[in-house]
Amino acid sequence: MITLQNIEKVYRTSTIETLALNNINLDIRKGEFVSIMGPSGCGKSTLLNVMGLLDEPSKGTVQLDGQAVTQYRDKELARLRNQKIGFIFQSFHLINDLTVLDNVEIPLLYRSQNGRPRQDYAKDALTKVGLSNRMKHFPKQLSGGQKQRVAIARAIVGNPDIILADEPTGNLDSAMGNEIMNILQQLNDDGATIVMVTHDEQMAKRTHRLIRLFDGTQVL
Ligand SMILES: Nc1ncnc2c1ncn2[C@@H]1O[C@H](COP(=O)(O)OP(=O)(O)OP(=O)(O)O)[C@@H](O)[C@H]1O
Repeated sequence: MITLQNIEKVYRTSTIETLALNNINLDIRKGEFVSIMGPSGCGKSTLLNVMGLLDEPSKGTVQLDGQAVTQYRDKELARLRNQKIGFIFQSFHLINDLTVLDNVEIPLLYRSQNGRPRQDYAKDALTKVGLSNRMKHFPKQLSGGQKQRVAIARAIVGNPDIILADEPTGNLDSAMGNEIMNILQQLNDDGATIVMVTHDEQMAKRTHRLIRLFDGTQVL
């Protein structure tokens, strides 16, 4: 589903050069639930951003469903991201001025829509995460766990091939974190491919495969 070959990512500023990813080779297969762990600064978010076509590698190739996307222009990458990838972030990234329902509809605004109204898809996604009774609420009226559930609904509303989650339980207490993991596990049981960055060994144990990074290099 996603194949990374010989990926290197270098960040250069005027004073320092950081090798954030060093010769990463990875294959994420359809239906897998994979976790990425490693110390702070080892390149986990960079790796997720390269997989999610948000960040361009300095070297190497990224293939999504067998298509080499490394040479694609920004517009084509944005279209692919919108159609194939759902993102979940540690700090939710919801828009405070929009209702829960409107937040979940956002990925669909960038697609041509035939037939079924956007709202119906958003309602279905919110039902899947157990929040159908909160559609008219605003993010500030929700708990952290509920906000993350809205973010998951937004990630799945467009039926993406793969979900990329960057520390989805990082801002939550363990009970809420477990609730979020249960939802991710259910999505995976229903067929979703998921790659998740986490600092939590217990969460990682609940996935199929663990990738460990150290200083930009894959060590497991
Ligand atoms: N935009 C950037 N410009 C310069 N350096 C960057 C940039 N983004 C990340 N880095 C550097 O690249 C390295 C990897 O960063 P990254 O955010 O991927 O690590 P991480 O493992 O996700 O860390 P954390 O667990 O603290 O979130 C770090 O040394 C970081 O300082």
